[in-house]
Amino acid sequence: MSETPARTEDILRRIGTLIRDARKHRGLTQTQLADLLGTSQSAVNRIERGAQNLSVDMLNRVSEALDSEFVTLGKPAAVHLRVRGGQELSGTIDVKTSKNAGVALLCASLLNRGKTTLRRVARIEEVNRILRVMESMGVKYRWLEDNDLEIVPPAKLRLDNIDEDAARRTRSIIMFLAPLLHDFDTFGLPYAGGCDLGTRTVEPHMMALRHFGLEVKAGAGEYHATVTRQVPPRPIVLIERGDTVTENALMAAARAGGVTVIRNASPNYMVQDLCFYLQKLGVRIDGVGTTTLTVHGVPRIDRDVDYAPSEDPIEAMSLITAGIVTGSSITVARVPIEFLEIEVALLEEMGLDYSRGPEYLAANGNTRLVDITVRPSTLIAPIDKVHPMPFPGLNIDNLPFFTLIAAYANGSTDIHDWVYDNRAIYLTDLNKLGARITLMDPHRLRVDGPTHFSGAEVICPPALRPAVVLLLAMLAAKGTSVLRDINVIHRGYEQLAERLSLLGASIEVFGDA
Ligand SMILES: CC(=O)N[C@H]1[C@@H](OP(=O)(O)OP(=O)(O)OC[C@H]2O[C@@H](n3ccc(=O)[nH]c3=O)[C@H](O)[C@@H]2O)O[C@H](CO)[C@@H](O)[C@@H]1O
Ligand SMILES: C=C(OP(=O)(O)O)C(=O)O
Repeated sequence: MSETPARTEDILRRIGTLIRDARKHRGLTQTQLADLLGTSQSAVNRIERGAQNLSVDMLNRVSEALDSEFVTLGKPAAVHLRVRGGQELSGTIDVKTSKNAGVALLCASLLNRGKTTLRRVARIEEVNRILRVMESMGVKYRWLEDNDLEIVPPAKLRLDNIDEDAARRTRSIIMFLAPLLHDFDTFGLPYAGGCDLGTRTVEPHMMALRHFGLEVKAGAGEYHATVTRQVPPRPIVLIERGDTVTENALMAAARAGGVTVIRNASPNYMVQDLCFYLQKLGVRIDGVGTTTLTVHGVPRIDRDVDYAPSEDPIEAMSLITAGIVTGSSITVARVPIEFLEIEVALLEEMGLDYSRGPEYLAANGNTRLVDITVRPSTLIAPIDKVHPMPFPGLNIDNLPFFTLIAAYANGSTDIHDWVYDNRAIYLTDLNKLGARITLMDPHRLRVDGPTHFSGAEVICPPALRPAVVLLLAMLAAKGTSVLRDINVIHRGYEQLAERLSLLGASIEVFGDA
């Protein structure tokens, strides 16, 4: 069927806006994108305004240049879920190890010439993407029993054949900068990608690593780095207390030939796991779990080490939420409570009936775990707004789960996501299932509960946590729902649908016929 001219114009304008956003997300100017496409800046300008007819060939080239899911034509086969909601869940489910420690540890293994064995690594797409990039750099890896992962780096990493497709699908590639600065005087690295949560700056990384002599220029879809190695002459102060920027600074300091002090460091869970791993590599780090880290660098590291990252507080929150919104009694085992203290305290204030068992240590020997049993509860909206903070605040990645819990609770809740430009917007998809969520502005939501969720068909937004929140709402919904194209969930969760089914959820995984 041919489109009417007005409809075509509208589509071109929408595609143009998507292209402009994706270009800015990659930090490219119109001229740089034009160079990549072999066209002129004025043509890119017209495309972005929707004033240029687009051939399939041009669309394909733009997709490749920007690696944008929005305009990619040949996507991997889509997987969908059919959820029969309203089932009560029961039983016990174990929390798996975290995505965010997993990716940090993979990057950090590049600091070591010896063999790294990581225990019970989450078998998720984000890990696979980093592994694919590492393999293309000459790293050998193999999965052992129980998701243990053995990593053996080559004598010298190779950068001539890097898997750009895998690299551009993850933001964590940015954490290759620090390991590489120790071994190369100049190098190129593809731009970081990942979920579409709006603009996410890489400037704090550049500022932190400049202290170690790394200069990075962005161009043609790649970072171009030059290195004049140095030990920071004075304490370095991070301008943001970000998790991956702290990890990059730690990895740069770990092999600097002297002592580095990092201030305004994130003390969050994945940073702590990275510190414990680096300590096993022989790097002394004082102040783990605080915002000032003192790192005694070791210029060459060649040790066979074994490390077991801790459990994922975000997965723990996801599973607790599943119990709450389905009105079920379930036990979530191996909850890293020290990284979920505020979340649990807030739920308690909202009226959650729950109990926690005695504390025990994670396999890393440091992180405190508990088993939490949630029981059916009548929840009341909190009086004050719910907002995240860098650790030890309410975790930024747990805020989406509070949006769903607020929709389940009685009363009106304000949710303030000051962090991400896009994530709150995706959460309004819950309205398709009957929630009453008002977007006050891109960072603030008003949620009016309680909600009697009802089944609907929804396409996964291009963001991990909002996608999972939709799945959990579908478990609570009366009737049957379909969640389309769930690949984004595989980026951060291992077999989530299958594991929820073991608790009694009715979820069918299906593909396109
Ligand atoms: C692989 C990994 O570990 N990913 C986590 C990490 O990403 P990552 O460390 O990459 O997070 P970013 O650096 O992108 O920070 C997220 C956003 O918060 C802003 N910001 C952050 C800290 C701060 O003190 N001030 C500030 O404004 C940043 O500008 C950015 O817009 O931290 C995020 C925030 O906890 C989490 O959502 C991600 O799951
Ligand atoms: C935003 C997230 O992670 P990443 O930094 O991998 O995009 C997340 O885990 O929700």
